[in-house]
Amino acid sequence: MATTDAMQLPPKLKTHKQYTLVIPLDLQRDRVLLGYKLRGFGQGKYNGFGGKVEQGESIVAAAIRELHEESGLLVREPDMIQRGALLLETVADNSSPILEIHVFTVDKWEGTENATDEMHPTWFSLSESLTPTSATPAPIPTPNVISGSLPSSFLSTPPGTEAHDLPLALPLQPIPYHQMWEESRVWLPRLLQNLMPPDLVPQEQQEEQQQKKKRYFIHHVQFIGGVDRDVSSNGEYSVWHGMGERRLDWVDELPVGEWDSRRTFGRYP
Ligand SMILES: Nc1[nH]c(=O)nc2c1ncn2[C@H]1C[C@H](O)[C@@H](COP(=O)(O)OP(=O)(O)OP(=O)(O)O)O1
Repeated sequence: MATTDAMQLPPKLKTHKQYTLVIPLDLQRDRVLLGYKLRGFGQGKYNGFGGKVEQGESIVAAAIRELHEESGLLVREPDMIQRGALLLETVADNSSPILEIHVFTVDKWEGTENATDEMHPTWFSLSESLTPTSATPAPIPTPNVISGSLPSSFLSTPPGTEAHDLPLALPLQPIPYHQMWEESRVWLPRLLQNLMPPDLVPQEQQEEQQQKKKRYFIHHVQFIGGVDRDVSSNGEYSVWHGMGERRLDWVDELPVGEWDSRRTFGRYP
């Protein structure tokens, strides 16, 4: 389907499928935890921790459950901070639901990060990740090398030791945006910039940061081809590959629930 045709599709009602995505932040040590997905949806990518909201479950309860299942970290409900939502829509057909992904950050938890057979947690530098630059690719963990000779950022915490008690052997890498879902390169650096003291935000982004005093972001993206492929040239990523119309807004209230089956494309605040 040509791009221009996709843009001219009339508004349509679609069902929504709810997911969660949690990003643990260790502000004191300037680091952010992502997981490398070893199996299932998103296999081979780094991402926050999350999954489907089950029937009868609240969004925040699902976020806590998925974070615990995939990383071992346990967070109390009052410590969950919702930051925004992604609305991901394929225009390849009229029947696929819009993925409504609720994004949280946490900075307090119990337990230490553990690899599971689904996700391999890895710390990245927070302040080095405020813009999506082409970094050295992050190592790719596989289930059979998890306990092998991996870089120190992959080593699991010795039993009885809290992760924050350990010295950091190597400087942490920036987030490997090119090894994440494509649209993460847009919303995630902006979210992180919003959380940082202004003097750490790159000069060119400071004005934008000043304008974003709203509480939540909504990132609505249409995927035209549905293909997520990395395109890089001269160190620049083509962030829009596979994406169609997209919009990132900062809002004071997330219209949770109201979206479900009733929102038409392009009409949310
Ligand atoms: N384009 C995208 N951008 C993004 O940032 N996160 C995405 C994404 N598409 C999916 N995700 C996230 C949402 C959610 O956290 C995860 C997908 O969840 P899963 O399918 O793994 O759910 P479950 O863990 O419930 O599934 P099962 O493994 O079948 O139990 O990937």
